[in-house]
Amino acid sequence: MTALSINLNKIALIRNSRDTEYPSVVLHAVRCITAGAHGITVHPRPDQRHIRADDCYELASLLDVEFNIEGNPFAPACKSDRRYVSDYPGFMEIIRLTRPAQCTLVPDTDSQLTSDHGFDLRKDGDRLAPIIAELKSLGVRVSLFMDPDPAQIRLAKDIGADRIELYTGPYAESFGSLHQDSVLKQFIAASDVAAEVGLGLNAGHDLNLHNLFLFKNSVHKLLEVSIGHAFTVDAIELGIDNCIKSYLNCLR
Ligand SMILES: CC(=O)[C@@H](O)[C@H](O)COP(=O)(O)O
Ligand SMILES: NCC(=O)COP(=O)(O)O
Repeated sequence: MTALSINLNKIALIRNSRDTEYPSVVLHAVRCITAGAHGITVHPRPDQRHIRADDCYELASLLDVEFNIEGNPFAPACKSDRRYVSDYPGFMEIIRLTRPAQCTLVPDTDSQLTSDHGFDLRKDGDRLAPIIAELKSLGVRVSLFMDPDPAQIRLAKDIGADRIELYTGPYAESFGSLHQDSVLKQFIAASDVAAEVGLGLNAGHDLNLHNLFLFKNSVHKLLEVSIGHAFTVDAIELGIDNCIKSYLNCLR
């Protein structure tokens, strides 16, 4: 079965809109896990717009399920602009301090609205290789956020990644359109290359209750999906328990 990892970014975004601890990111994680989620994902960005370094430290000390921390490994330290909120120590320092089960490296710049592309390993492969080596020496599984480009996926294997996470934004955008099948074919081909070279396959971004079942049942051996934005919105209407069950049903 494909593991469902719930991304907590949007809960943190709501929390950060007031000087308060409500909603609690940790309590939301516990509710999702109790309802059946297999893992938790967070994406601490340097501006700490949603997930903060403090959230990562707290979750790392409490979680007894797979913890996946996503981010740009080159993201530098950044001062906090909020009282009682720790500074952002740099992405790699967060990983060194928390040692999550998995780290998903994402090529986001600090000012991006959201993640919207995978790595170009022809450009970044040489400087990623030692980072991947350090993460693996810390016992952290390494996944790279990638577009469905077979040549790039082969490079991911060459520089030591354990898995790739296919950036599914373009698939979600095409879903229900005339382009759906041709776009999905690109992801299927990419999943076949990942399997061929021995990379585990994860996927994420804009997956939802409408597009998840087809994607999961089309690509080759999908190990994990991480879902946050659509899940958070759906949970407002369905409630967390029913929402987790609905997403798990799409993964059976
Ligand atoms: C890498 C990815 O697609 C998502 O995990 C990312 O965390 C989305 O970031 P925002 O929640 O900041 O849009
Ligand atoms: N890696 C994808 C993720 O964690 C959540 O993406 P989204 O569901 O918020 O688009």
